[in-house]
Amino acid sequence: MSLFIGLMSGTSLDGIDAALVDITSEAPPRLLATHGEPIPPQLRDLLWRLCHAERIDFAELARAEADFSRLQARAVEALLEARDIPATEISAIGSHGQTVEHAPAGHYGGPAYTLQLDNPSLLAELTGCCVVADFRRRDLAAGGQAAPLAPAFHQALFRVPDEWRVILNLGGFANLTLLPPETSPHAPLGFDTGPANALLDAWHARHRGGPFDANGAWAASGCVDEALLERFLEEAFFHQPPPRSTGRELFNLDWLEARLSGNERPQDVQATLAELTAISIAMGIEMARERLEAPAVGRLIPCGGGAHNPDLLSRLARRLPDTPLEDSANFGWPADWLEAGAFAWLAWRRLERLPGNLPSVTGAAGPRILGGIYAP
Ligand SMILES: Nc1ncnc2c1ncn2[C@@H]1O[C@H](COP(=O)(O)OP(=O)(O)OP(=O)(O)O)[C@@H](O)[C@H]1O
Ligand SMILES: CC(=O)N[C@H]1[C@@H]2OC[C@@H](O2)[C@@H](O)[C@@H]1O[C@H](C)C(=O)O
Repeated sequence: MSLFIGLMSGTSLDGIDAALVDITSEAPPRLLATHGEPIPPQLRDLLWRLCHAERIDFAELARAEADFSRLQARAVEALLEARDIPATEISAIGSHGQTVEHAPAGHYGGPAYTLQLDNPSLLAELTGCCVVADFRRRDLAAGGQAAPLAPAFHQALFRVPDEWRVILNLGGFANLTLLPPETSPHAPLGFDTGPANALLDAWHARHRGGPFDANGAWAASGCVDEALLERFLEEAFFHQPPPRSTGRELFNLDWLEARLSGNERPQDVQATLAELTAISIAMGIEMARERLEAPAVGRLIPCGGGAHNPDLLSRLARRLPDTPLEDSANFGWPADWLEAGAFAWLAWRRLERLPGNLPSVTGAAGPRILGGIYAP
């Protein structure tokens, strides 16, 4: 057995996901244990502020980074304690860090950058484990988008000899991976399709409070506003060919409000946002299939928090009537743990000196070994 821990906290800022994974070159990665460490409200507010700050106070930045790393260490501790595993048995922790800004095309003509708040030195010190971190910037340096990175892991887990598959992450933003069968000469294609829970959560918080629209019940109570949907879909991002990735820098409440007439009922806006998520995913799948000249998709495997939203899934099923949906748990990977698993796997790739990116996905000049190593 060769044990790795993956740590991911996504754009929803809800918590740190920790996954203990057995990884060798002989078999697909096996999920052994999981732990979710909620981000306390104070830290969440601070991170949220940093994500939207026009000016950064370095002391505040350092505090956020240290608090975040301490919370990561607590997640690791809880995971190891539950399984009674000493830290010395962990080959490495893969730490994604907290994305505070993602601008792969630069802002206002400035240089391209992607910024993950992280203190891998402190995490190594606190846990006594080897830490691998800073996964995205090497891909960016090689001309790539630095995201999404999960498609290479999806390939390791889900690629089969005889079926075209789509793996769909429904996080704050949605990203898909189109996996050709092993017999195909094509490399996988993957990209962000647009907003998923980020706008649903924000609009729900504004009108109803609370972290999210449980089971999409509020969205289901509204009607899709076709004129508004059309205005949403005018956004150039939805029509941009891959490689492409996105985030809150584009899709935020300001973006939404700029498209409202002011006469909409709030629940209809929520329904329309959910429909936008479904339609932009369906458009993305069509775009990917055209590119790879793929036949019908044999199976779509949803993951991420949105996989728990029945309203979103039924909208997706209506937009993709010929594509069967299958629960990722049937493959040993429940929907909430794939992203953390991806960073455990990327840490393993780093130690093995194997590339972690897929140039066919990110658009980088070539395969690159991702991340830096912080010794225990
Ligand atoms: N039962 C549910 N009903 C509706 N939505 C849900 C449910 N459970 C989770 N979610 C949604 O999932 C979100 C969290 O998803 P997830 O943890 O995958 O996001 P993330 O990893 O932060 O995002 P990203 O992948 O973009 O970085 C919540 O904010 C919520 O919108
Ligand atoms: C820059 C960044 O943190 N991007 C995230 C985000 O969340 C979903 C989508 O946007 C994806 O591009 C990515 O995360 C996953 C783990 C990825 O890189 O595959």
